[in-house]
Amino acid sequence: MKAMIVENLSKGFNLGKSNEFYALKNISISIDKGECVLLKGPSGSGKTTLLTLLSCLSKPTSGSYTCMDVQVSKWSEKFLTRFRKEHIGVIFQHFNLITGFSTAYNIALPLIPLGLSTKALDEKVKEAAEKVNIAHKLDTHVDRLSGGELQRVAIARALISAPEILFADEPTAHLDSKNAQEVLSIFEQLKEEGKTILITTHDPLVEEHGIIDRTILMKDGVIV
Ligand SMILES: Nc1ncnc2c1ncn2[C@@H]1O[C@H](COP(=O)(O)OP(=O)(O)OP(=O)(O)O)[C@@H](O)[C@H]1O
Repeated sequence: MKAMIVENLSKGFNLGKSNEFYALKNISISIDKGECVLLKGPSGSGKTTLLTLLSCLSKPTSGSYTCMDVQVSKWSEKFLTRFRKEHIGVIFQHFNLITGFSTAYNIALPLIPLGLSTKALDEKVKEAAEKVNIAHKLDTHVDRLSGGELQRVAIARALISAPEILFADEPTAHLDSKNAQEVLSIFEQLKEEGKTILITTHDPLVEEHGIIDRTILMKDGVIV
């Protein structure tokens, strides 16, 4: 069973202008459900652009993208947002947490529009926080957390909607090796639960880790 099928996908910026640039050129890949794939390549090769498209945060200029058996590339932005909330968790390179707010609030964010009861929301936040060993800091403002703790909050926020697919952009980039190992153990557990995981990284620790099933290498917007 495929989680993602990408056919001839291209993404261009500044189309029709003198600085028109294609960050992705006719990419075709498929990723199985439950697979953990590493996306690797030099800076500027298009990894983040591809991850942004696959996580339905942007639309391709051309080509087709089928995610969880739905051809999402045909759909409107509004549908993509709903689809993303139901199926996809994204762990951003710079965490994208909201400073001045607690760990609990940051983890709860994706569910706030659903209008759950406080009790139901608290339970889900606690469950996600426990998975990544951050439940003891739920009342702490994120401004006071360490880099490793911030990364775990970002993972908990991505997990709270119980997504089938997780995208992580350089998840160990700001961590020392102990914290990086801890993050990789979390991914290992998520893989055992059957989640499909796509990670971009330059970190040899991730590349050499047993969870990686396959590496996709990119260069200048194409897969090599
Ligand atoms: N919004 C944009 N407008 C114009 N060009 C862009 C835009 N976003 C990305 N690019 C260009 O697309 C290319 C690929 O960028 P991308 O961020 O996907 O690379 P990357 O492989 O993730 O790099 P890094 O490892 O440094 O994060 C780069 O040349 C970048 O300048």
